[in-house]
Amino acid sequence: MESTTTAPDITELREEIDHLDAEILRLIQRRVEVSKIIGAARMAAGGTKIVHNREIDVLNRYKPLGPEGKDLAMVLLKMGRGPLGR
Ligand SMILES: O=C(O)C(=O)C[C@]1(C(=O)O)C=C[C@@H](O)C=C1
Repeated sequence: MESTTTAPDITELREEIDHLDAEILRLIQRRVEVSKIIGAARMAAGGTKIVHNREIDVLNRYKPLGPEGKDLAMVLLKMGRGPLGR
């Protein structure tokens, strides 16, 4: 029996990646914006810069991506609330 695997269309797949990256970028920018709004409102009300249990929830959410998921979650959190310890 002859195998009839067709080569993937790299140009088409790259276009898909370009669209996905644009969408991911848009979503990250909005996430940062929302996180900053929440943080500013909480701190204006006398609250803390960090909400530990929410950060744990975010870290757990990205666990399906493995160790890099944790790194990604940490980067997202940092982009919203700024670095820890300041
Ligand atoms: O959920 C909040 O209260 C937020 O401030 C948002 C957020 C986040 O980016 O997910 C940021 C900082 C907090 O420590 C926890 C979560």
